[in-house]
Amino acid sequence: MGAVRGDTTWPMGVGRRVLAEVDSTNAEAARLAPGLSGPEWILALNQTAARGRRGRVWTHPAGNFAATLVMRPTESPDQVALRSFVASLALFDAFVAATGRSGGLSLKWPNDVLLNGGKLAGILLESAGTREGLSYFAIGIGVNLAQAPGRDMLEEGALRPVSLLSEAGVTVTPEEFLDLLAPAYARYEAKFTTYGFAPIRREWLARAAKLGQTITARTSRDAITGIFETVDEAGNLVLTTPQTRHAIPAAEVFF
Ligand SMILES: O=C(O)CCCC[C@@H]1SC[C@@H]2NC(=O)N[C@@H]21
Repeated sequence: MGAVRGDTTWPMGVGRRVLAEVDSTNAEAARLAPGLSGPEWILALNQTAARGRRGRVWTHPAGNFAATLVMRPTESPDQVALRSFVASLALFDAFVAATGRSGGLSLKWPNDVLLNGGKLAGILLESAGTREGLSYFAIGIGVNLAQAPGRDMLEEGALRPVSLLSEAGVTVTPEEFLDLLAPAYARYEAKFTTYGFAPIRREWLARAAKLGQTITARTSRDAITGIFETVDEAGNLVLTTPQTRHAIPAAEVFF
């Protein structure tokens, strides 16, 4: 890693497990969850069956970052899910610490991190439980540190994948990146548990890609093209069209 380093103090009470290989760190999180006494980061140097959002395959070339933060939160599932914004902000800070600059970085709703307009990192949230409470919650994070996967598997209209190395010229190992990300996550987690979603939402919006511009949200039912107004207090994407204001809980966004 270059000369710039952020806070690498490992957060108290948080576990750290490094695996040479696993099928998927999210799958491992589900297996480990019942025996956990506190939150834990699971980092894998290789994954043989990594998964992406919406049932897609996630490719994991050598040198890229793949980790899952697994926890057993007690809040309502809706509240727990807002941690995807917490994780996005932590990723943003970890990239700033690794590269020494924030220029070119932005956050794409719901939880991608972009660098120079390309996709640098993605987040996959998984959980088990009921509406009353979750038995576990997993935040799976994939970062193209060293290599951007090929474009052959990409959905039409998807952003081009980019890597930290190609765009910023910075070499960071997965272990070094985890040591930046875990403290950053802990800082935002403390803010979230102390002050709620409001400051997280504000900080996320300050880094949002395409805010105030026209975007398209593709849901399981239809596609809505409108002005990206904001993200509301529940984490919904708010789009306005000449007819309506849409608050969208889940969608794929296209620019
Ligand atoms: O589709 C996306 O953008 C989300 C990708 C998430 C990939 C990460 S890699 C670590 C963790 N384990 C998995 O199987 N998936 C997530």
